[in-house]
Amino acid sequence: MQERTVDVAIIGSGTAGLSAMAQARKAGKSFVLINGGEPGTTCARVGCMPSKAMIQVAEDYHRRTHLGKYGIDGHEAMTLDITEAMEHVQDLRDTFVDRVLTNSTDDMPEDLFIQDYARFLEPTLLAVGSGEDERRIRAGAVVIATGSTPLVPAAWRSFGDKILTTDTLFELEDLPASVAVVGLGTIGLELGQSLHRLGVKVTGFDQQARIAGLRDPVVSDAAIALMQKEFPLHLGVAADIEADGDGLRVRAGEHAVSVERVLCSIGRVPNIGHLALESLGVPLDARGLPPFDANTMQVADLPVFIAGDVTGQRQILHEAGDEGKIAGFNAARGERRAFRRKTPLHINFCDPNICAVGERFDALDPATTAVGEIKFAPVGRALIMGKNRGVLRVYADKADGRLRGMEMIGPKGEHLAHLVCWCIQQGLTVGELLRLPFYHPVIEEALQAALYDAYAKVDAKNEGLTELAPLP
Ligand SMILES: Cc1cc2nc3c(=O)[nH]c(=O)nc-3n(C[C@H](O)[C@H](O)[C@H](O)COP(=O)(O)OP(=O)(O)OC[C@H]3O[C@@H](n4cnc5c(N)ncnc54)[C@H](O)[C@@H]3O)c2cc1C
Ligand SMILES: NC(=O)c1ccc[n+]([C@@H]2O[C@H](COP(=O)([O-])OP(=O)(O)OC[C@H]3O[C@@H](n4cnc5c(N)ncnc54)[C@H](O)[C@@H]3O)[C@@H](O)[C@H]2O)c1
Repeated sequence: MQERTVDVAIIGSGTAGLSAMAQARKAGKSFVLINGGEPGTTCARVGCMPSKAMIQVAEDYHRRTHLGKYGIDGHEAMTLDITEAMEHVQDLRDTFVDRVLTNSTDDMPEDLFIQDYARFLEPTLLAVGSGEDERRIRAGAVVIATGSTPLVPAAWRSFGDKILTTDTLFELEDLPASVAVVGLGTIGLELGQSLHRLGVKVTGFDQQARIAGLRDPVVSDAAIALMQKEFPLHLGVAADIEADGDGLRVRAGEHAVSVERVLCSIGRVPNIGHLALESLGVPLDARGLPPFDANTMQVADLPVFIAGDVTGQRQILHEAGDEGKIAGFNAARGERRAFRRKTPLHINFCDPNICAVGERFDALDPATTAVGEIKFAPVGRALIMGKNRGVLRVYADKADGRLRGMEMIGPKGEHLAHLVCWCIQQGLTVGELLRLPFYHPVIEEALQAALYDAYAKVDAKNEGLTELAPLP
C-alpha cells in the first residue's frame, strides 16, 4: 500500500476547496487535492450559473406580457422553443464549467489532483480507494470542503426520476407539463417561478407559513401576495408525495395536486457520507458534523479545517470562498488565526428579487430598533420600468442610528442589497447615509425613502441640514 506525506490535503475541489488550494500554493506548501464526483464546482455545474441562466430566459420571455402596454404589437404571438432554451442553459453551463476546470484542475498532474472519494483513518491520515488500490495520505493538516447535496427523503427516492432536484433539472431536454415545487426557500422560488414563466403548470408547497426564509412578516406577506399572482402556493403544512398513475400526487393538509414531476427543494445536506468523520475522534452532532470555529474554520482542536456548504451553515458562494481561504490559510501556515466574517447577504434571484441583509428582523429587539419602510408602488423609476411592486424595510439602532439590517422584495434588489450590506459593514448610520448623493430617477431613491422613514424614528440626528454637512 502506498503512503505519501504532504503539508496540506484538501478534500473537495469545489469553490471552497479551490480557494483553500490557492492558499497552500501561496504559502509554498506541498498539497494534494482530492475530489470524488464530478469536478467543475456545484456553482458552475448545477448551482448558481445554470439556475441564473434559466431565470434569465424565463424573465425575458415573461417580459412579453408587458409589451402590449407600450403599443408593441405581436407579443401575443411570441413562442418559446423549450428544447432550444434548455440547450442555451446547458451551453452556458458548459462554458462556466470549462472556465473553472481550465483555471483549476485541468492541467494538474495525477499526484496533485486525485479523482476519488477520501475518508479519514485518523485526523491527519486519509485513505483513497480500497483493497489493493488503496492509497494513504499523511497530511500536516486537512481541509474538508466536500459541499452539499439536495435533500430527498428516502421514501421519495423510490419515485426515481419523477423527483427532480437541481442535480437533474438542468439536464432536461424538455420540461414536464406540470410540476409541484416542494420547498419554497431560495431554490424553490427561483426555479418554481422560472418553470411557471417557461410554461409549466407549477404548484408550490412549503411547510412554513413564510417563503424564501424571510423573517419580517411585512416583507413575507408582500412576497407571498406577489408570488401567488403567478402560481398557487400552499403554505404552513408539510407536503407528502404518493404515486399517481404515471405521475405523482402531492398532498399538504387539505390541498392536493396531481403532477408529472416534483421539484424537491427542501434544503441541502452536507456531503459527509464517504468521510468516516468518526475517525476524527471528536463528538459529532445530530447531522454527523464535528464542532468547528466559524472564524478560524478549525475543527475542534485538531489540525483539521472545514469550509463551504459542508458546514451546513452559510451555503452561498462567496462565503464558501471566504471559508476556503481561512481554512487554507490556517492549514498551510500551521496557524489558528481568527478572521472577521462579512455582513450576511442573501439574494434570491426570483422576480422581483427577495433579499435579506445583516441582522434578521426576528433577532432584533423592537424596543431598541427603528424600522423604515417604503412600498415600491409609487417609486418613479420602478413605475417607469413596470416593476413597481414590493416593499423594502431597513432596521436601525434607535439610539445611535446605525443601520443593522434589511429585508425586501422589489426591483433590482440584488443591487440595493449590496449597497445596504456595504453600509452596514462600514458601520454607517442612517443620518450618514442620507448625506450621500442619490441620483434621480433611480431605484436607490426607494432606499433613500426608507432611510428617511427610519431617520424620523432614531434619536441620532444630523447637525444643520439633514442631507448636507456644514463646513467646519
Ligand atoms: C441551484 C443552486 C443555485 C445556487 N445559486 C447560488 C447563487 O445564486 N449565489 C450563491 O452565492 N450561491 C448559490 N448557490 C450555492 C453555491 O452554489 C454553494 O454555496 C457553493 O457552490 C458551495 O461550494 P463548496 O465548495 O462548498 O461545494 P462544491 O462546489 O459542491 O464542492 C464540493 C466537492 O467535493 C466533492 N466531494 C464530496 N465528498 C467527497 C469526498 N468524500 N472526497 C472527495 N471529494 C468529495 C464533491 O463531489 C464536489 O466536487 C446555489 C446552489 C444551488 C444548488
Ligand atoms: N440565490 C442564492 O444565493 C441561492 C440559490 C439557490 C440555492 N442557494 C443555496 O442553496 C441552499 C438550499 O436551498 P433550498 O431552497 O433547497 O433550501 P432552503 O433551506 O432555502 O429552503 C427549504 C424549504 O423547504 C421547506 N420544506 C422542508 N421540508 C418540507 C416539506 N416536507 N414540505 C414542504 N416544505 C418543506 C422549508 O420550510 C424551507 O422553506 C440554500 O441554503 C441557499 O443558501 C442559494
